[in-house]
Amino acid sequence: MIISELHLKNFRNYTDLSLNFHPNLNIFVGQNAQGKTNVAESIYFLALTRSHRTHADRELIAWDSKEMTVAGTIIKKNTTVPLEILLNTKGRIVKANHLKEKRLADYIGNLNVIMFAPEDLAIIKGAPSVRRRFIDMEIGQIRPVYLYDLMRYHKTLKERNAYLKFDKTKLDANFLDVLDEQLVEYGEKVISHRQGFIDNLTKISTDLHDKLSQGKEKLDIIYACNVKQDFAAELKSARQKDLFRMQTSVGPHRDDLQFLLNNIDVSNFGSQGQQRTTALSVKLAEIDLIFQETGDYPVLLLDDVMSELDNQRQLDLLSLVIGKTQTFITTTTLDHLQNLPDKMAVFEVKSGEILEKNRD
Ligand SMILES: Nc1ncnc2c1ncn2[C@@H]1O[C@H](COP(=O)(O)OP(=O)(O)OP(=O)(O)O)[C@@H](O)[C@H]1O
Repeated sequence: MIISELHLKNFRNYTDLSLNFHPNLNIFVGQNAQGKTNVAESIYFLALTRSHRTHADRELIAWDSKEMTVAGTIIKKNTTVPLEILLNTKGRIVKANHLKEKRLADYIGNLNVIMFAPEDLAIIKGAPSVRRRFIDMEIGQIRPVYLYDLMRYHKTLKERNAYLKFDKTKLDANFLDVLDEQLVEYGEKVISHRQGFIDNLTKISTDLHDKLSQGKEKLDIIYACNVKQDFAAELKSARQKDLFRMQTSVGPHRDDLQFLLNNIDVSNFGSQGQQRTTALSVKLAEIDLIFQETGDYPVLLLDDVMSELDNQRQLDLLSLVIGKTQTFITTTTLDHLQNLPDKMAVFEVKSGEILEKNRD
């Protein structure tokens, strides 16, 4: 799939911007703080209705405005899909094919994106919540029903946690049983989606990592599921502890991922280079995974990452993606970019204005 057009109104430092993209490669070049990442972020936002770098939606609206719009045209399998998101202080309105979608789960998946950004290292080094967010965003793109199950799980979890804080003398054990049943029902679905996703991701990323490390490193991804075997039984035996601590101690909201290189935990013992290559293998694997699951390649956003890769890694990365996925690169200079294809467009970014420099 490709994104052919993008329109931004009051998105960060863009008052009114319209761009036509090249189907192969688009490079955004400019000095620091001009708005390069903002463009990549707007494409990510159009796909997932969330930013990759902030939870605070308000930050996305231009400082002197109360609302913003991101719109774009997606071309996939010879069909054209217009997408639009309007965001203001009351919330967001999302539209696909000019029709409002009530549920985000029905909207997400229209445009699939994979973003490579400096923040990716946090998937390896950061807190478990970063890895859960990564899993959730990625499965959500491929299987919208996952977002639905996840939302119901979190809603029930919130209710259960609130009930655990109630006056213990008035506690109704039967009511807690009902909440537990629901939590187990949705939780088991979440776990099964995650297990399937991680199994597939592991298969592809292990192969890729083998190539990227010239056969020197074997990458394994372990799903550290918080539920060991039987969610219902584990929840039951944790009940007294949960009542005492007033929060739910068992369930997929405590899941994590572990990355092993030659059986050694990369987060704790890997070098910075190994952590970076692991993140690269995992992200690259997602491209093929999305293709396997949806029959279409996602759009690739490489935000500020090329300068961190040596020539060989740049070559590996570009040779794996160019011609296969529509790619967007942001960079402060074209000088260090090696092995660029002939067919591409270059855009110059300066203080919230974008000028197309050349296109082949
Ligand atoms: N809500 C907003 N309203 C207006 N301007 C904003 C808003 N949010 C960020 N900006 C401006 O956007 C610019 C930053 O843009 P961006 O993060 O895209 O930089 P960049 O070109 O990618 O730079 P770098 O190379 O340093 O990553 C800054 O000038 C910042 O002041």
